Formats: sequence, structure tokens, C-alpha cells
Amino acid sequence: HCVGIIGAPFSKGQQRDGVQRGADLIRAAGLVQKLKGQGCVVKDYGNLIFEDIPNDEPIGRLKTPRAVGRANELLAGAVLKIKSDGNTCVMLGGDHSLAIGSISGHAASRHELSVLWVDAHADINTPLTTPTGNIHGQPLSYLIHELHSKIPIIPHFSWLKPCVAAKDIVYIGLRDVDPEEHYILKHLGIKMFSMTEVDRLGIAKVMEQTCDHMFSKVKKPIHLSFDIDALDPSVSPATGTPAAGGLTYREGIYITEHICQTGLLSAVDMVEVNPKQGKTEDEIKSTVNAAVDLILSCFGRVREG
Ligand SMILES: CN[C@](CCCC[B-](O)(O)O)(CCN1CCCCC1)C(=O)O
Ligand SMILES: [Mn+2]
Ligand SMILES: [Mn+2]
Ligand SMILES: [Mn+2]
Repeated sequence: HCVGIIGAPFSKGQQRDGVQRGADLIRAAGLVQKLKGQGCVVKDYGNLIFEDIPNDEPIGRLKTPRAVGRANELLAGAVLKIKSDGNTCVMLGGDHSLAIGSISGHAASRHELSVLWVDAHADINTPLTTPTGNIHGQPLSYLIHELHSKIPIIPHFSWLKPCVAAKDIVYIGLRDVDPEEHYILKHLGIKMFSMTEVDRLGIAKVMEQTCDHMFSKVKKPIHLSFDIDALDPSVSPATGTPAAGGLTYREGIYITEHICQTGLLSAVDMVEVNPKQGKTEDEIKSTVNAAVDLILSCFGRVREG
């Protein structure tokens, strides 16, 4: 595996300080060395630098929209470059609004994508349905062709064009979905495995059916967008929007081992690690170590040795 890493120390898709430190914490836990240790060729492209945007007043309910738009424009360019260099891209967040740029940049390189969204949340509020105005709860709404008419013109978002079809999205881990999001999911018929399905089917069947869905027509490169809050807070407490009843460590690893085996993984987001949301050092370590192990399993680490 050839892996290109980009750090996106960005927090303005939400209101909690600290999530911008996720990338460097994951590096400090040895991600690059461990990937090399399992035979990967790794290039670390460093961290993006996000200039402050003054007077970034809310637009409607949207908070710091200009900063989010600009950050994602930068990220999209960086991901496109990493893909053009022939790597599988690993984007280290930062909050989940960064998926706007990560998926846009990936789509600019590989065009049609399958998106596997592993998250407690659907992150599909539109600027008009969002209950908080936090753009980390909205990224998919900007990316999906079928929702384009629902997205108003927003300063610093003019570079952005929808690039994913609803049928090419699969969710795993949902358990905290807003009513308006649920309506959108049903209306668009988006494939989802909530925690109810994980419990009913078991993770092996969930992955089997996820792959059946993604490969039902033509096989496309996979973009895995992994929000660390998909895992149970007992495993990954240091995150901004924890929700009880999440994936076990083993289920998370099973997902990434299985996606690795498809041979189609083309880009990974690992987002929402927030050290300031951990009550103890151990909580931060548990969260960061889970993020590292999930990424290692994306690139060939298997539990049998
Ligand atoms: C579920 N939607 C939320 C959370 C988004 C989490 C983003 B992620 O990237 O971490 O997944 C929360 C909305 N609720 C907040 C508490 C009161 C009810 C609404 C939102 O702000 O849109
Ligand atoms: Mn989430
Ligand atoms: Mn437009
Ligand atoms: Mn998310």
C-alpha cells in the first residue's frame, strides 16, 4: 500500500476547541512508523495551514461558513494532489466538515466513488434543516447530487460542486439522527446500517451487505469517512458529540479489515478526535489508539498476525 497522509487541523465546523489537535496526536501515537512497519510506503504531506478569516459572521444559522468553505477548498486541492501522486489518501481531522473537501478532492481524481460513512450521526443536515448551524453535521448535503437544489449560495463555497450519488452512499453506526435528516435519508433511499441493524445482523453480515450494495453495479473506488464517535464512548470518549450504544473496538476493526480486503479503498477520513473532550489521559489515549488501529487495519494489519 502507498499511503499519503494529510493533516487538517481544523475545528470551525463545530463549537468545541481541541479537535484541531487530532491530526498531530494521531501522528504522535506512531501512525507513520506503524504503517511503515507493516510494509506500507508512506508519504506524510504535513498539515494544511488555515488562515484566519476575519468577520466570518453567521449566514442564516451557518456558523463560520467562510472559514469552512475556504478550508475545504484547500483540502480538496491537497487530496487531489495526493491521489495524483498515486497514493491512498489518509486525511486526519479536525472536524467532520472536512469531508466536504476530502470527498471533493477525491472525486476530482477518481470521479465516481462509493462512500462508506461510519458515524453515530448522518451528517446530512442542509443549511436550512441544521438544528445547530454546525457544518460538521451537514457535509454530505453539499456533496450529494440529489440535494443540490437545497443548498443556497454561500461565500467561499462557489468552488464546490456535488459529486456523489445518493445510491453510492452507505452508512454504518447511526444512532443519533435528527428528524429532518431521517426524512432526507428515507426520501433519497440511502442505504443505512444503524446500530439496530448492527445488533440484528452482526457486523459480518453488515459488511457483506454493504459490499453487495456498493458493488451491485460497477465497482468504484471507496471513500471511507470514519467519525471516531461511531465507536462506543467506552472506547473513544475524547470526541465532541459522543452517543451511547456505539460500535465496539472489534466491530470497528472488522469494518476496516473488511474494506481493506476489497482492494478498492482509495481514501480515508479519520475525524473528530478531540483531546479536550477526554476527562483523563487514558481516555485520550484510548481514543487516539483506536483511531490509529483503525487506520492500520485499512492498510493490511490483521489480528491473526
Ligand atoms: C445529529 N446532528 C447534530 C450533530 C452533528 C454531529 C456531527 B459529527 O460530525 O460529529 O457526526 C446534533 C443536533 N442535535 C444536538 C443536540 C440537540 C438535538 C439536535 C447537528 O449538529 O446537526
Ligand atoms: Mn458523529
Ligand atoms: Mn450551484
Ligand atoms: Mn460525523
